[in-house]
Amino acid sequence: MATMGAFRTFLLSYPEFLLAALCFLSLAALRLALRWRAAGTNVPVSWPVVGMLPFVLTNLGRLLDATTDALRDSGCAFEFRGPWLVGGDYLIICDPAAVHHCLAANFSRYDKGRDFAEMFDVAGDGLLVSESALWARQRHVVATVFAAPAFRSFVVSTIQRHTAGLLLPFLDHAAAAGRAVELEDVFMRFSLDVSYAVVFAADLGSLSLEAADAPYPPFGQATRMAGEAVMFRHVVPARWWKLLRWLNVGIERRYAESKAVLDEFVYREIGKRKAGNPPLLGEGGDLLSMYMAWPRDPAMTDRQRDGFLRDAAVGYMFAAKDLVAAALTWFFYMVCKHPHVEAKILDELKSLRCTSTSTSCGGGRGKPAAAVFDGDTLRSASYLHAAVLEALRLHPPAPFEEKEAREDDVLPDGRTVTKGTRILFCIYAMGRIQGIWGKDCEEYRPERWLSGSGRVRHVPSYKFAAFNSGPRSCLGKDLGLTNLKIAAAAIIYNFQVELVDGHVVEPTDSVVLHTKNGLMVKLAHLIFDCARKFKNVIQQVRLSVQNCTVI
Ligand code: HEM
Repeated sequence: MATMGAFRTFLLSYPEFLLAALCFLSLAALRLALRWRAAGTNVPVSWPVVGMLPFVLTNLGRLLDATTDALRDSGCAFEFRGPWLVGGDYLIICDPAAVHHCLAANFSRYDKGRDFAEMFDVAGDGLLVSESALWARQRHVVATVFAAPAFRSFVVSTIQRHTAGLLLPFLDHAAAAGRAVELEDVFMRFSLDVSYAVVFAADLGSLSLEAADAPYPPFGQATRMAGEAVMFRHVVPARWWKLLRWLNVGIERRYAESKAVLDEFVYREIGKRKAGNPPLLGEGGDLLSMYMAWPRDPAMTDRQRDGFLRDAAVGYMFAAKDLVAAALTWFFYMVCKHPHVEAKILDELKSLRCTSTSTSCGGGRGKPAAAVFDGDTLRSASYLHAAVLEALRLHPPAPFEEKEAREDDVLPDGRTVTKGTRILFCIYAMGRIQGIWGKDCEEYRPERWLSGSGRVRHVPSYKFAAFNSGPRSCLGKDLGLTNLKIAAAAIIYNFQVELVDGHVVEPTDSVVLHTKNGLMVKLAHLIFDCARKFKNVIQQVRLSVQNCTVI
């Protein structure tokens, strides 16, 4: 306090010092700006005091694309400087060699960073936030549960049941009413319902016709709110959100309330199971039952054991729910923009065996039932698989991966990394760099994933990192892809999906690649055979119009 007072008196007594300092800073800023403009580069300038904050502010709403431009101009790596004293310095990278080096080859030298577990504290001590030995133990448990045939078949049958019983009827209703649908919201509800059923063996029904116009159920609202708060903690300085948390106001208060809702709910479910109430669905294949059947660590108290079950349940919801919904949203955006891809997927699906659902889709009596494909059948749908991977390449649902160096290191490009350096791997940019994917990297072209014999090519995860790379890569990749394909195939086979005219679809600045304004589409029923043939004709006409050159 005394120092501040003396400093103020000094400045007031010698205003010329203040003036000189301001002149110096302005000239330095001007010099940097001129240098930047002359270089014609998108790499942000680090200004005195505010660092690269102006880059962030001037690119709000398009931060991913601005970062991609900067990475292109900087040769796949640049140092981002936050404002002085606030922190927020990062090394931002999109180089596959660095991804391989940090996430796989030298995995033990990098962790999620000092603040990660605290920012994501809704996940408790679970797999998503744990490190070192605790992480390795949990990874082993989760990998074993995910590989169990009972769990896998419960997950796949749950996806199929929800596709047939909720997703298709909901879209059917919207198509019959001729109203536009916001598909991202539909996928968020669908994904919430599927994840909830997988974890608790019970139906939430947030996509049921009755519930669709109603607000999310409290559990869904709580997971959504918690997701938003975790994102908020990622984008504002740590001191700011910690202050709000301490004051228990604003988004931090809502976050605390959401955590209480989730806790109450999950502990009630655990209590019911412990009291011997059987799960409603499945035969012990749900996540909670699988974990409860896991041999108990004798050193664990009852309370610790319940905490472990709680973290596993909540962790699953966060790992699976939003990423699957975001992936479906961007897949349909790509398919709507590329009707020839949709036509090829349809052709492929026509050659496969589908199952009719009891739900009439197409407007009632006399109309055929809706068709769904099961996970096994879709294994042979290589083009659909390629189209899904291609959408994930351009629109990875988790656009960034964050790490912190635990010790000094040297990256493959010779850059030195000191202990404590925070690194952001921009997975979104990786799909858009010519040096990685070729000149047509920004085109949506599923064919790039197919070999001459029509099989899906293997691409190493350090080049295609949508599911992360190395020992910490996604444990639900297979189930996630199956989920995407079952839902996508059912929609494409039963409906014509078209973007609403003039609706702009852009990504948000967020830790999950959601859209800014949703994905507004119009749906029309397809009745297999005649309507489908008619649809193909329309697509052919659309294609020829697109390819037509005006002379
Ligand atoms: C399109 C869908 C999905 C995408 C793009 C995706 C992507 C990812 C990514 C990028 C990570 C790394 C997160 C990090 O450490 O920072 C991850 C981890 C994980 N994912 Fe997925 N995921 C998807 C679906 C799923 C599903 C459906 C499940 C569950 C069945 C799942 C389970 C997990 C688990 C358990 C981890 C933690 C692995 C660990 O920390 O060791 N994911 N996923």
